[in-house]
Formats: sequence, C-alpha cells, structure tokens
Amino acid sequence: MVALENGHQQPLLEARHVSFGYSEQALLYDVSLAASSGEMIALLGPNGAGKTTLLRLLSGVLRPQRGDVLLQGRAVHTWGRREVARRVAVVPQDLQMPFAFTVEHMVNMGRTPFQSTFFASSTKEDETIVQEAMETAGIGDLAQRVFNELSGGERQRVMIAMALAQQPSVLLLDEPTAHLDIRYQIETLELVQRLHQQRGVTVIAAIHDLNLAARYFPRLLLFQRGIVADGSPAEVLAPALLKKVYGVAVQVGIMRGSVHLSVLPPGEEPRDPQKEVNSRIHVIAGGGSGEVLMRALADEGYAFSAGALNVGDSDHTLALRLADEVVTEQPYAPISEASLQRVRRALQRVALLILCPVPIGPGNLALVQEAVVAAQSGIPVLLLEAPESQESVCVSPTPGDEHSPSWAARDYTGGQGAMLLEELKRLGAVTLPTVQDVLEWLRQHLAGEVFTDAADSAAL
Ligand SMILES: Nc1ncnc2c1ncn2[C@@H]1O[C@H](COP(=O)(O)OP(=O)(O)OP(=O)(O)O)[C@@H](O)[C@H]1O
Repeated sequence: MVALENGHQQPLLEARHVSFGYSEQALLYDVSLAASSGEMIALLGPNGAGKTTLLRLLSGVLRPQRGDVLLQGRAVHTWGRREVARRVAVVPQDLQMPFAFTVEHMVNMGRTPFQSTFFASSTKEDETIVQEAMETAGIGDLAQRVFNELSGGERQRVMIAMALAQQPSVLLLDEPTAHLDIRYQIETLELVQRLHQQRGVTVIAAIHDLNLAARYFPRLLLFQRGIVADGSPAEVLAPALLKKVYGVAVQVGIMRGSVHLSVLPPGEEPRDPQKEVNSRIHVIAGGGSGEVLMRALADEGYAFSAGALNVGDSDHTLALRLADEVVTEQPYAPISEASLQRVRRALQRVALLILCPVPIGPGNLALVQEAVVAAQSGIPVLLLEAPESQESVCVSPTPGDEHSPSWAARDYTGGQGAMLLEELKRLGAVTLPTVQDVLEWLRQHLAGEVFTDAADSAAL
C-alpha cells in the first residue's frame, strides 16, 4: 500500500462498487475489493461465476458499467494501455496466435510496453529480461518451438514467462494451473509465490483447486457474481459456505502433519439430522428487495433460509453470505420445479415466512403460490411493504402513494400476483411497512411464542 497524506493506505488495485454485464443484465453486481501491494489473493468460485470477467475488469480490458477500477488510486481506463501493461500483467486461460510465433518471440512480446514502438528492436536489457523470464518459468528448452504447437501445459508456462518479462507489480492469473500436471501445478504456484516473496509482486489468481488455493494463498475471495466471502482459508473454506456456493457437501480438515487446510468430498459419512440447518425464518426476496431485511436479520442473529433466488441477483449474493441455506436457481431462469421442491421442504421446517416487496412476474409467481400454501398450513407470513434500499429496488410507486408502493404496482402477472397477495392477507398475513417493524414483530412474537419451545424447536 501507498501511504496517503491523510494517513490512510492506498490499495494498489481496487474495485469500487463495480457492476458489469455483457448484455443489459448485470453479470457482476456491486463488487468492491482492495488489493494491497504484495498481497496474494485467490479468486474462487464455480464455473460461470464471473472470475475471468472480474480479472478483465481489474486489468482494464473491460470497463465497468457502474463503479470504478482504480490502479494506484487512479481509474484504470484513464491510464494508457502501455502504462497499464508496465504495471499489470495478465496470464489468460489460453492464447491462440494467428502466426507461427516461436516461444522466444512470444516472451519478447512481454517487453512491448517498454519499447518505443511495436517494431522497435530489443535492447540488451530486454534480451536479458526475456532469458531470465524463460528460465524462471522453466521453458528455456522450448525457446525455438512454435507456440501454437505446444501442449496446453507448455503454453501456460510460456504465458507466465510473457507476464514475467513485463516485470509487473500486479500479476493477474486466470486459472494458471488448469492444464498442468501435478508437478507443474506445484512448480507454477511455487514460482508465483517466489515472485510474490522476492519481488513483492501482488498476485490475484482465479483458481479452481481449493486445496492449492488454501496452500499458497493467504487470502481467498469466494466469488459468485459478487463477493460472497473474503478472508483467510480458515474463514472462507467453511463447509456450509462451500455447499451454498458450489452446491456440494465437502469436508474441510487439516492434513496430517500440515498446517494447511484440505477440502475433500464427504465420502459415505451418514447425514446427522442434528446438524441439518434449522433456519426458523424463510425469506422470499429478489432484485434487492431483501437486502435491508437480510442484513437486519443477520445483525440480530436470526438464522434464516432464503430463496429461490437466481444466481446473479444481488439478493442471491447477499443470501449466500448471510443465510444458513439458500435455494439457488439458474441465472435469469424462471423458478424450476426442483427449486420449488426445495423451497417447499424449507417451508415445512420454518416457523415464519417473510415475503419481501419483490416484483412478481411469471418467473417467480410460483413462489407466492408456495407462500399461500404455507399460510394455509398455519405458518405465519409477514409481508414487508416498503423498500428501504431505494437504489436497489426498481419499483414505480402508485401515483399519489409515493411513500408506500402498493403490491399491485409490483405485479407483472396481469393480476394473478395481486390476487395471491390478497389471499395471503385473507389468511392472516401481517403487512408491515418497514424492516424495523419486522424486527419489532420478531421481538414480540419470537421471544414469547414461536422460538422458546424447545420441543417445538427440535421438531422444526
Ligand atoms: N464475451 C462474452 N460475451 C457474453 N457473455 C460472456 C462473455 N464472456 C463470458 N460470458 C458469460 O459470462 C459468465 C461468466 O463468465 P466468466 O468467464 O467470467 O466466468 P468464470 O467464473 O471465469 O468461469 P469458469 O470458471 O468456467 O472459467 C458466463 O455465463 C459466460 O458465458
């Protein structure tokens, strides 16, 4: 970090409230992260989570639709491409060259940002740096081979050598071990670690292998269209969190004789019903309508489940962080039967359902129907009326009723949604205008009735 006059430290590379989509729909939503000089950060997350996209935003190849990416405190798009390339090197997942370039030629290209023109000949210093980069990446014997004819693993090491020739202060790696056998996986990460330790290079690497991430990276970012967790391996590699994000159960332990965490499939271990999540509250939200409520519930220490929520919805990213259980639906897809069944199972266990002021469309109408079924079976339902996070909820208030947008105004189903909401009210659903009112309701009702009965609690 660079010390500023006001005593604060300036991150070397920073994303501030970055949102981005390849189409009009947001792929990444409100991503903020700061990488200090000399940090080594692994970016974890399932396929399609947006890791490559985030790396491309951080390198300035893509420009955020909202928010900023700052390099040394200055918006990265205001630096020239060559200026960025002198500081930030990117190792992509793969590279196909249009010509039969040799490996040496390719690594030489890493010096381009330092040469006066693209066709300028290399200086003695450039040649030394290129040779060093090839030696460090262990590709000296491939120097005269044609890049496109190399194996995936050999190409990966050439791309790392190209990045080294850039002598960057930030190295962004996109799955640097994807094509490598175990020996080269380890050698590559040892190399990256040496660069970090000896030259103070800041490293951010998207990586799929959770064990290698835990072994080599002191800071892990769990990513799913937004940052779900950011911390040490012990903080981020929590089985419950990994299950929510990857959708599979894992065991996390410490390898015998090693201080490093390891992540393994659970094997045939029988499920312990006592360890099943028993969230007492279920939240139906979406489009940011549950943001304030979920934060408030988590702050107050209430365990809750949420969903179904689409991957990429800001409420989904937040729920992955805060809820005990999240029913996840594919991006932009209507709620599927499989998700509905999971919601149904969650609703059979809960003692309370809270419906946030989510716009109701054909894609999520079935969720409101499930809420009606829950109310019919005697589960108390709260209808949260007013959005408190004005920015994140796109709701047009009913004319003349600006302070309390009606449910009807959020119904995009030609009246079916509004009818179900009326049915909910008829069944006794309580309408509450604000999250504060919900918390007050919980204090009054949960303390005295719903949550203190131990026998009832065990049965839920
Ligand atoms: N140029 C593009 N145009 C349109 N959509 C894209 C583009 N690049 C990526 N996407 C989509 O954006 C989503 C995120 O892709 P991205 O490559 O960032 O994910 P990732 O986390 O790196 O995935 P993986 O682990 O599979 O490499 C995917 O659904 C992908 O299909």
